[in-house]
Amino acid sequence: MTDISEDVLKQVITVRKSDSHKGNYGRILLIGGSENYGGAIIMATEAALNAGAGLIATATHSINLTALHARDPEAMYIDYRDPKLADLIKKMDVVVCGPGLGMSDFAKRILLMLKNNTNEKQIIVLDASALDLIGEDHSLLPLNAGHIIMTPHQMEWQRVSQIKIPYQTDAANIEALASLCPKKNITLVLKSNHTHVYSENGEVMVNPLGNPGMATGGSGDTLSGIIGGFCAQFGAKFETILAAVYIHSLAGDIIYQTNYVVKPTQISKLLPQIMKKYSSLN
Ligand SMILES: NC(=O)C1=CN([C@@H]2O[C@H](COP(=O)(O)OP(=O)(O)OC[C@H]3O[C@@H](n4cnc5c(N)ncnc54)[C@H](OP(=O)(O)O)[C@@H]3O)[C@@H](O)[C@H]2O)[C@@H](O)CC1
Ligand SMILES: Nc1ncnc2c1ncn2[C@@H]1O[C@H](COP(=O)(O)OP(=O)(O)O)[C@@H](O)[C@H]1O
Ligand SMILES: [Mg+2]
Repeated sequence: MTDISEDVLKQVITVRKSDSHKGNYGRILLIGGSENYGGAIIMATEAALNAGAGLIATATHSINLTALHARDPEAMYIDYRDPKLADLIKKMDVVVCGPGLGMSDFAKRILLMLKNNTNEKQIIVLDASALDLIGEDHSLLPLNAGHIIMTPHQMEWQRVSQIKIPYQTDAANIEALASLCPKKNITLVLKSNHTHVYSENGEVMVNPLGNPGMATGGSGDTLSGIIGGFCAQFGAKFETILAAVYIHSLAGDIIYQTNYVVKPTQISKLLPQIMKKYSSLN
């Protein structure tokens, strides 16, 4: 078990090439935000945008459209009830599914649609309600994806793995991960005050940063968007995921120096500045 170090940011975040275009930085779709949880998918979208994803689409309940575009007009929108969502999923490099999705039968159908339209080139980030639905039915895991990243907090991981919170040791978590995903194309980001990240090969890295100011609804939704945005640009290497976890808490710590509470949207706002700094250090 080793701490994630600052070096991973220098390694992962590179200077952009002059002759690049938005297609070079990945197409990402974020799915979630039922009637009462629109904020979750908007925060995830804003995080993916500020983390640098090239093209962003958000599939959510239509009630969230005005709020989404008022905050982030850069994101395209599709009603998550639109049957064309299946085709859109197929075109994406990265799909983040779950923030604010809820636990309805409709949400279950969305996960099934995701599973049925995912291919081996794609990276799927599963968070929040998506994980709770998978906890109820493991067959909803999109195992044909190129890479799956699960980002549960401890209770969500308990629901998925059946390992109760006090018994979530590294050894137990690695065993549960292998049995969930025998192809081993999976990374587990187990969130807590010191998030542990588990690679497909059983490597464990611990996030040394973060603070209790981040204990605010939406911090995890923001992390899922950052992970998605980083994977869209830099690929789903283990280091990319570590860099996303690290920068989320680094931003949180910078804000916490002068603020009692860290609003998740402030984390997103700070990302481009931090990324600029580290891009010139590699
Ligand atoms: N603005 C919005 O739209 C927002 C929408 N959101 C959306 O809401 C949906 C439900 O997600 P959720 O995370 O709020 O609820 P749930 O999964 O029941 O977890 C809470 C339970 O777990 C327990 N717990 C134990 N350890 C824990 C730990 N380390 N970290 C956290 N919890 C821990 C905790 O224990 P207790 O509080 O009793 O100590 C409690 O019993 C989901 O779709 C999400 O995206 C939110 O993102 C907020 C902003
Ligand atoms: N006390 C804390 N110290 C460090 N990080 C924290 C603390 N509390 C919460 N966080 C971070 O905030 C995020 C919370 O995720 P989650 O519970 O999924 O939030 P939400 O679903 O409300 O968006 C995680 O990344 C976690 O590591
Ligand atoms: Mg969450």
